[in-house]
Amino acid sequence: MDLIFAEASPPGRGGVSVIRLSGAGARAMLERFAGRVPEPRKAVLRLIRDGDEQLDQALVIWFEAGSSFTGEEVAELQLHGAPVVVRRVSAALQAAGCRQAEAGEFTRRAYVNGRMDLAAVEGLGDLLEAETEAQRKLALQNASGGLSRKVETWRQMLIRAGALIEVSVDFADEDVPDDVPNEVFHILHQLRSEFSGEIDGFHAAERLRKGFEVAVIGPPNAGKSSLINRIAQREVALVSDISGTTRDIIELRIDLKGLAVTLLDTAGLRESNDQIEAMGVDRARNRALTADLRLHLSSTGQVDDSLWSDGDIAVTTKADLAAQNTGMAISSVTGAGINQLLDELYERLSLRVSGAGLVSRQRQLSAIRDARDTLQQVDDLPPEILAELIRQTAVSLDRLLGRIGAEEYLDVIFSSFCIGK
Ligand SMILES: Nc1nc2c(ncn2[C@@H]2O[C@H](COP(=O)(O)OP(=O)(O)OP(=O)(O)O)[C@@H](O)[C@H]2O)c(=O)[nH]1
Ligand SMILES: [K+]
Ligand SMILES: [Mg+2]
Repeated sequence: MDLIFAEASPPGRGGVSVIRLSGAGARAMLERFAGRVPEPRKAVLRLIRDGDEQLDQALVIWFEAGSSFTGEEVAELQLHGAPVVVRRVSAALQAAGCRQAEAGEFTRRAYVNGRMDLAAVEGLGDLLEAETEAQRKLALQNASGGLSRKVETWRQMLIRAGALIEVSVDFADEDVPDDVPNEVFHILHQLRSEFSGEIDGFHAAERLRKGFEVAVIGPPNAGKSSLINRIAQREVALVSDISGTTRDIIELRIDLKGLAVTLLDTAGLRESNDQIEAMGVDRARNRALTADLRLHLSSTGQVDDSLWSDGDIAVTTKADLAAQNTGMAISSVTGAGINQLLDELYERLSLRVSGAGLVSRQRQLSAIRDARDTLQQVDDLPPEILAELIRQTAVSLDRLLGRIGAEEYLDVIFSSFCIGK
């Protein structure tokens, strides 16, 4: 593959800017600009020159083909972190025949060269986008091969089951039914239950990865927007004493003790002759129904039963105006009760991620579901059929890791990466 380069650090001013090169010819390019090629994986300080002109002084690292991120020859230049330096060095590399990499192209090469499977690539993509602790942990597990190792264990179990069947078949006498060893059924049952476990943990893992949606709902003037602003500590939404101030849904993304949560400010729920307000109320209802949890706000403690679900929280607002308060009461003016509300919300959401597995994408889920369905009914089946089911299960696992059937996902996955990764 041709020689590509890109700035691997974020564009802009900083301590260091990293330019990475990958592909056949990276070694020659390094020699040309930095002189003698250092020992692999040893950072050395070199002058970067373009002919007679000195471009920068940089730490240079050399990785041999087969032991780099992409699997190809890779060179890294840690330049002084000024955009003008990066521009100058990039121009020199381009003039020397290197091509500017596309988004995700380094990772794509790592995948194509078998350095990473698709599950690890997806984990890496999630890691680069992670905003909270819970997202970082899940993503890092997958980026560092957590799901891949699990699948490898499953594959070994399938191989063993297949081998046990093979030795049990008596090819000499085709009329006598062969006994399939019990261990085969034992392995297949265990696999099925492990697949089911991952499927059961999908919803939680997906929530960890994408975050939760929590709708703040209630009648007009309940104080919904005021709560959102108080949590955001800035004026995210308009607040006024006019009923029907909020129309569109306003999203506020927060890090709730490590959980990614999007709070939705919504239009006050009421019948309205104002066409625009009515559209807002429709949106509010629809989003409230699809949200993971609802905070039902009102100054009287009333809730809208048609939107109530288990796990929702009823919140009495404007506690500063009431003589006494019961239940979950908050004031967006004084801040009273808001930390308790967020603690309660965290408790409820964290319960829902407790069983999270490693499978956190629809693509992965569909593959593992197929694997589980293939092994749904294995008891009393003859060896030839069992052998075929084992083969099909292995195919589903290959799909899970992107060893086959990945083509349609590749462009989507890699285009979401940044340039330089
Ligand atoms: N005293 C007091 N007033 C509050 C409190 N929260 C909100 N308000 C007032 O109540 C009025 C309505 O507040 P909003 O936050 O706009 O209410 P909302 O539920 O978003 O209203 P809509 O968007 O119209 O549905 C405003 O005048 C706020 O200043 C509170 O905790 N205490
Ligand atoms: K209002
Ligand atoms: Mg509002």
